[in-house]
Amino acid sequence: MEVKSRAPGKIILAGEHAVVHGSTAVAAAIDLYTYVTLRLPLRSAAENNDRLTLQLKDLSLEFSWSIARLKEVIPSDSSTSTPASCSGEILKSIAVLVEEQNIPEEKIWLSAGISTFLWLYTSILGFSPATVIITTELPYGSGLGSSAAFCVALTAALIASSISDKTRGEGWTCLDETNLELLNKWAFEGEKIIHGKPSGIDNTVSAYGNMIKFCSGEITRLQSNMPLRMLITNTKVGRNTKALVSGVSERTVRHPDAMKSVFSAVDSISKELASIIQSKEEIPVTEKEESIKELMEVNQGLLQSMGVSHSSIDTVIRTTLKHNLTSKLTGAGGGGCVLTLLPTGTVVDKVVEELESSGFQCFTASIGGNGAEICF
Ligand SMILES: Nc1ncnc2c1ncn2[C@@H]1O[C@H](COP(=O)(O)OP(=O)(O)O)[C@@H](O)[C@H]1O
Ligand SMILES: C[C@@](O)(CCOP(=O)(O)O)CC(=O)O
Ligand SMILES: [Mg+2]
Repeated sequence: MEVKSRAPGKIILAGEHAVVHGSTAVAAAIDLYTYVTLRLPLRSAAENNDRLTLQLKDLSLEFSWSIARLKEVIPSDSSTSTPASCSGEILKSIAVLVEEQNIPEEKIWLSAGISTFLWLYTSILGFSPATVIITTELPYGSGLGSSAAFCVALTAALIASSISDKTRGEGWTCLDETNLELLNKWAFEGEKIIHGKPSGIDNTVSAYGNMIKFCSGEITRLQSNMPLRMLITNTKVGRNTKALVSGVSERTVRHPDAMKSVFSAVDSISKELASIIQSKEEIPVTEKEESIKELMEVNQGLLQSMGVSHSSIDTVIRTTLKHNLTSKLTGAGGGGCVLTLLPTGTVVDKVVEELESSGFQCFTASIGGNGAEICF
């Protein structure tokens, strides 16, 4: 039996980091996906191939565990129909299984992803032998939500494998609301392993798609009433969301009052941004774009004050400003990707040329597309 799934990456238009501390944020799905193929052998064949294999196709890596070894290390009662957090104890046991795979040193950042894979797989499907093939169009660890797309796409395939009504040949289809909610909860548990303390915005926008306003787990789907074009620039500076998120938390412990004001300002920015995007009033687009530009500028200043910007991000901001364009980091920062608002009529050639001559990589992505989908 074979099931395929895909889940999109995202951009955060406003509110990253502050959203972890209860502020509002606005995010949109982009048309870059992580794809999962799940192959479950027939029961008779399963007896001869008693292994769980994970292939990361675009990295040319394969990891494989015998089912007996998984049973030896992971408690059998960890499989459950309700999403649950991976305890520190189980995570330690899973880490042993990951270590045994001898991940190449330069790819050691994959460990958290592979631990997450083992937790989600064994929790949802138990100890069934299978081959799981994953490919992604998203850059890893760059602020475009590769971790969430990975958790969402993987969970979508695992849940889809137990759907009894498998209509084949229909192409990509959405999951029903109940399964979508279940999927989002599991993906959040996966994100916890990778991020430490995620807000849940990344897995939610990857699962549901479109554009959302998100605050303390509450989701509002946004209907954009204006064209919104963003240039995405990847600084290619590697960073790790978990470390950046915990850095902001540490700063908050040291300066609770000051940081409370920062988070409150971000909350206002995200709410105002959401209302501009949705506004049905007869305001000229140029005026809306000017407001968004200013809000992005203020948001970037606040991200700077949280300590999550980077000199490479500053370079992108300075370069785009020369072309009268405004930018802010997106995702966890510390390098990674930067968003530049492209007001109606902007020609990007010159700015892209200048950014790419500094070694950055630029692309535009379609904003607000579908969320998780499955295919039989
Ligand atoms: N396709 C994938 N396969 C395995 N692990 C993945 C995959 N995509 C993401 N990950 C995990 O997520 C981590 C990156 O997540 P993170 O630091 O949150 O950055 P982002 O979500 O912005 O890409 C990687 O280091 C890896 O552990
Ligand atoms: C920094 C944060 O707001 C977004 C992280 O996004 P990413 O993993 O950098 O794509 C963290 C979160 O909301 O969980
Ligand atoms: Mg992430």
